[in-house]
Amino acid sequence: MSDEFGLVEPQEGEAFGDEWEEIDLSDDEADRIAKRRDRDFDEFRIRMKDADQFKVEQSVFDDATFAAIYKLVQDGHIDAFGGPISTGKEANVYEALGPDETEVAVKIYRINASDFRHMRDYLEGDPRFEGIGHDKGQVVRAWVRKEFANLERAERAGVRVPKPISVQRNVLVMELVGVADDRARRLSEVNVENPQTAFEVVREYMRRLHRAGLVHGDLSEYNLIIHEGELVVIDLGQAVTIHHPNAEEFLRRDCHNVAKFFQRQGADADADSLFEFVTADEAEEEDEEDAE
Ligand SMILES: Nc1ncnc2c1ncn2[C@@H]1O[C@H](COP(=O)(O)OP(=O)(O)OP(=O)(O)O)[C@@H](O)[C@H]1O
Repeated sequence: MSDEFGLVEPQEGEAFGDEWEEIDLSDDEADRIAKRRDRDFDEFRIRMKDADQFKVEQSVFDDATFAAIYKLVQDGHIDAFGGPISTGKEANVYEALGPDETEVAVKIYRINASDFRHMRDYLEGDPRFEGIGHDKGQVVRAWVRKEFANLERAERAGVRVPKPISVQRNVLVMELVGVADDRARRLSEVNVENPQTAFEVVREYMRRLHRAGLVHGDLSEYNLIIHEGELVVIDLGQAVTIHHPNAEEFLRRDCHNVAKFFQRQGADADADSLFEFVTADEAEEEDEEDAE
């Protein structure tokens, strides 16, 4: 592993040790907040449930989710909610105001809507999640913490991702890419002006991610967003470590999807060479550079 991008050796259990206990609201604590007939919490929950952007969702967010949002507000990570950016199958993403008027994105997983078996396939075989139980809520919460840990690791590796800010249970707060009025678009929604350069950037990010011990696992034009010429990799919930038994298969699929998209845009991209590039041994690559 090189220090070039400040990469870290993937370590078993990394970012999933005791420190998580401190930042993640425990079941007991969430229950206490939700059950406690605390006037402040009740008012907060009613206010949230009455807010326009939550009206449609009010049946799907349980009290524990409101308790998690409440904790994020108390901890100063969220000041006010804006509208939804995306309402997906498993999670909704909202824009919100963070401290000092900064805009943040809040991704809320709906525990009941989550495809829990699909999540387990990705969690099983990841050394960070050994011993994860079968409890649905526990699996979804582990998934969200994994997304947060993956964002942190990707960021340290020099991959442009939304900066992770905080996580509580099924709620993840991160940097909002773009601004509320001028939101980042998915690559699938725009005309890529310089596809070859964009492909080379994505290729480099895939390599850095791999060298940091991660495979995205769902990379395509739908999980790459662009804002003011900057490409950002999103949706790292399913990203697995390279130790995962299906890591190679996931990486080959990512290479196939990315190469196919950029080929259509006119770039010189090919899935097999992309795979070679991403997995190239660093020492060999340095030797080649020295020989040139
Ligand atoms: N940090 C962010 N900044 C700006 N926009 C974001 C951010 N995160 C997500 N989005 C927007 O929300 C959409 C959904 O985000 P994401 O892919 O993480 O959620 P998802 O529930 O897995 O979505 P899907 O089910 O569509 O795959 C993205 O396509 C993007 O448009």
